[in-house]
Amino acid sequence: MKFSANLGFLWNDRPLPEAIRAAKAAGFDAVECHWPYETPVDEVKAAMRETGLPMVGLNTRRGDVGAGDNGLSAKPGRDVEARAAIDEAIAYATAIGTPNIHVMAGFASGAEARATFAENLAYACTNAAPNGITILIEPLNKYDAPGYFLTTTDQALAIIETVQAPNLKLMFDCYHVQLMEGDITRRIETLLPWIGHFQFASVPDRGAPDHGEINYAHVFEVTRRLGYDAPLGAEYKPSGNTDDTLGWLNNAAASLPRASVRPVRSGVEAGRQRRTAT
Ligand SMILES: O=C(O)C(=O)[C@@H](O)CO
Ligand SMILES: [Mg+2]
Repeated sequence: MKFSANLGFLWNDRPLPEAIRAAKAAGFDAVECHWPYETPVDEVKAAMRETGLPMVGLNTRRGDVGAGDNGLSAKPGRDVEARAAIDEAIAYATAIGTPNIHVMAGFASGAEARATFAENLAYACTNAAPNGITILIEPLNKYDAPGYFLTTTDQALAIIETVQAPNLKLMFDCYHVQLMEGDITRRIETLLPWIGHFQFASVPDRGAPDHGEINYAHVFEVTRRLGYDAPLGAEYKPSGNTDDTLGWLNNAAASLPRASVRPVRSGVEAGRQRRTAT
């Protein structure tokens, strides 16, 4: 089992290159981020090269956040900006070798929004495919993002069916799925062929995955049993210092088959020595 640190939330008090180094020191296998665009590509690449950690995902820009935007691609009349955000994400992802881009839908509803989203996703998939990039769509929950266009995995699957692009996949964020639909185990089993990336956090407080209503030891084991071997994305809001919230990571390492686990100690040092292999 491998884990990716989502640097939108973990170590987000540090510049992105420093956050990548912190994730390496803690024992993560990969990193992902939300919006890296203010950080020069060369600085991110240097940290990735130094640590050996891949950046497995990033998001398209949200638009005018001050004016309330949370993505653009399902918003009728905003296609020019939406496609500029998609182009920018593809260029950045290509430069640093990132395989997944989450195209953010935004606040919208209705048939016109759906058609707009499908068209912009088709554009994104066509332009991302030559660079080997997968486009992800992510249902968000109605409490954190009221009015967001995409809220359920059923809705996401229907859109994937409409667009018919082999590089369009579902971002299965267990936190959002639990809040909107539940039935996590069965959904993972059923939806696996369409899932491009997993994310997780405790429910309902979006903290470390060591408390709350989801038993993540079980969820991680489900993904492992199904043969999913890409990194699972830790996208939670640490209660304080990120390094102090990583007990779950060491516990996950400890539950792996003995032959693949190095001895673990507590804290950051344990994270550094966490594993030799998956
Ligand atoms: O909120 C989430 O969950 C995400 O994965 C973000 O990237 C989208 O806002
Ligand atoms: Mg997420």
